[in-house]
Amino acid sequence: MSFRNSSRMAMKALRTIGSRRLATRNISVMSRNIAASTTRFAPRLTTPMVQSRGMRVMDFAGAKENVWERSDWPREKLVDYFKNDTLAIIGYGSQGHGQGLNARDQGLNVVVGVRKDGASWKQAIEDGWVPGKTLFPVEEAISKGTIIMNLLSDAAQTETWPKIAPHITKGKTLYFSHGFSVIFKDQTNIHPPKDVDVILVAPKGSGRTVRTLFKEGRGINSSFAVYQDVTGKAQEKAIGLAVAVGSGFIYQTTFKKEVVSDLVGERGCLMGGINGLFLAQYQVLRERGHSPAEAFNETVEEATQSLYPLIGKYGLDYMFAACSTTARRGAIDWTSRFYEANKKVLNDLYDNVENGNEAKRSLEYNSAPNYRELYDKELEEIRNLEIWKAGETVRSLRPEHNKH
Ligand SMILES: NC(=O)C1=CN([C@@H]2O[C@H](COP(=O)(O)OP(=O)(O)OC[C@H]3O[C@@H](n4cnc5c(N)ncnc54)[C@H](OP(=O)(O)O)[C@@H]3O)[C@@H](O)[C@H]2O)C=CC1
Ligand SMILES: CC(=O)[C@](C)(O)C(=O)O
Ligand SMILES: [Mg+2]
Ligand SMILES: [Mg+2]
Repeated sequence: MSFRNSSRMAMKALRTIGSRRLATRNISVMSRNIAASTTRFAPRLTTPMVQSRGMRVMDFAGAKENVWERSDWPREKLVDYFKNDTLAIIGYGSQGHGQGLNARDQGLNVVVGVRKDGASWKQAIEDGWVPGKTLFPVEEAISKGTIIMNLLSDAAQTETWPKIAPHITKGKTLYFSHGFSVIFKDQTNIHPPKDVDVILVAPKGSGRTVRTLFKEGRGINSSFAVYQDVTGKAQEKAIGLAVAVGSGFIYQTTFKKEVVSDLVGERGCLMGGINGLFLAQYQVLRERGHSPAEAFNETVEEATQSLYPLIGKYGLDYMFAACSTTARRGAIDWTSRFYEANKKVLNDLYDNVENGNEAKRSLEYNSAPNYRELYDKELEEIRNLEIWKAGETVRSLRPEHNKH
């Protein structure tokens, strides 16, 4: 396939997005970079268009969006702003752990509420939360808190709501890290009281990363949204809380947009899609006679250890430019085939998220009393797949494993 043909195919695919201007620019960037050397890709700083205290208006590829940053909330300001508040972190999974420890480390009053003697209760004690002082059963923690941060699993939020709701009294703030419970209220039955602020701060990453980035002195990107503003302070509070729990840059959204994009993202590129693509490629290589080590290296190891971090640092064009002309030629040519195949699946996925089917499935599955064991079984099956067994051996050869 000639470059001209492949460019035409990619252009056609991109045009279906509905932006001819964007497509033209993307393709011309692609072709320019084929000739470019990697030295051209020094990090570039985009200067904010408007610099006001607390908020910047940034130009994201032609769209203006507001961004808030943690440097506007130094620790003294945070502590002062929340001096009369107690943050009640309800649930201590991945997010409860990351957000709770970060807020505690920044000097805020934080208590944790989880069911007594469960896995989370034990984990919280290990992390230094003290029963009777900073660790309580759910309802007790809520009664002590002024800002109720509902970080139970989405299914558990539904299940526990009848018991939790009466404690969310006038003057308190109801906080989520997902738009799920409120947007799918026909299924969750979660109707927040009318006299409290209802806000969302959703870190765009795992709770584990929320913690590690904070400890590195950086911060995770988060979204915030206001669903109900009774005090007139809901937005300011949400941004302050986003910083308190470890966010670096904070983007504005709505509950609906957050939950839909989040459910699509995790089922698509972030988790489900990449799992499917890895498996499919590994399987084809194996069926065509390649060894497990070769198939794994060419599918996962090179992706995570070499090429994807380059995308993370400077963008896809940088990664392409850092690879051979042979690789670039083929990658650009094959993009449109993958694009077309995946776009269909992603549209189907979006429909199923938007119409509530995915929420229904998640609520049903995760309400089972043995949800943890069911997942353990599925994760065990994944761990035992040949691809990931081969991966274990590949990773065991890394130098850090040989240090004594
Ligand atoms: N995981 C992540 O990184 C991200 C999560 N989010 C959102 O943050 C929220 C929390 O998610 P996450 O941290 O993953 O937590 P999980 O989904 O892993 O939920 C774990 C918590 O829910 C509790 N729980 C489960 N079932 C029940 C029940 N029936 N009654 C009482 N407690 C129960 C568990 O307690 P026990 O140990 O006692 O079972 C545990 O404390 C969700 O809204 C999620 O969508 C947002 C961004 C990223
Ligand atoms: C980590 C995150 O943001 C996810 C993938 O959306 C989630 O865990 O729900
Ligand atoms: Mg997410
Ligand atoms: Mg999610």
